[in-house]
Amino acid sequence: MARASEEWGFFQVVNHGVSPEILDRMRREQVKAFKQPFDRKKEEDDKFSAGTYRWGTPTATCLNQLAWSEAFHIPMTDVVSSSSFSCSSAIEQFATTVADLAQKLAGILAEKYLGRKSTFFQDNCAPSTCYLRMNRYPPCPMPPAAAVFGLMPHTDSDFLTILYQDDQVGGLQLVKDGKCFAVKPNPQALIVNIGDLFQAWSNGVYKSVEHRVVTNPHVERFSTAYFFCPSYDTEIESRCEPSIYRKFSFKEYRQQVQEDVGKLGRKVGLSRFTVNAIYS
Ligand SMILES: O=C(O)CCC(=O)C(=O)O
Ligand SMILES: [Fe+2]
Repeated sequence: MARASEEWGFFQVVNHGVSPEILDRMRREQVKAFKQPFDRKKEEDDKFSAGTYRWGTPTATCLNQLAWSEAFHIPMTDVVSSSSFSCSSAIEQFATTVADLAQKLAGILAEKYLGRKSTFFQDNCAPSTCYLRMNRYPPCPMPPAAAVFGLMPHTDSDFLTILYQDDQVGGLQLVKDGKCFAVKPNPQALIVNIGDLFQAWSNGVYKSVEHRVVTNPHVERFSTAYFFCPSYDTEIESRCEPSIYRKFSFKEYRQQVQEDVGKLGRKVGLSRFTVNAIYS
């Protein structure tokens, strides 16, 4: 796992402890949630923090900046404290089980990196500080020449992501050394990828690798991502000398990403936080 996180920033886990029943129930609930009329989906925003239901890319100024997908982006605090559809027991049960798995995986990777056990993730990442994102990628009628993505190339702004992708329809690709690699569906496996925060915390040892989703002209695709995140005031630092990144809080990181997306139309990410940052 540690080697894959260093070389690829991605790996798959089987025998992960999330039962097929939990995965099936969650996915059925997800399909149902997206089948609702558009207005009902928009209403979810009133129940949760604003921005829960998203479609396309609000900041896009041309077609090839538009993500051909819709999503419910749910802060787990809402799941813990609310009783609306998105917090149905199926989704809650999925989130709870995956939270345990994320904590376990982060602990193993931390221990491998530090050479000793660490309570950092138990101390700073609670289920309530994590996020769940349900994605739906409708069939896309655009010709390949239009270069429309289901999800634009990006890295995740968390410690790690656990992804339950569609067990039939592929589309996820990771980008390594300028080449694209398709992550084939495996119904038994969950996909894990390293996010920006783990890259900073491990001083660049574990890699937050760019990934994207390509469209499919004929069939829709679903995926569910669990983002393992710390509380806002958690300080991220590698405690390594020399350190590639300066110390920053998760709040600072989120705000910088939002500011860049607003001003530049894209996330700059970790390169903003290097000790000798080239961006001002
Ligand atoms: O749908 C997928 O396979 C990937 C989703 C993803 O990368 C994300 O939600 O950040
Ligand atoms: Fe992602």
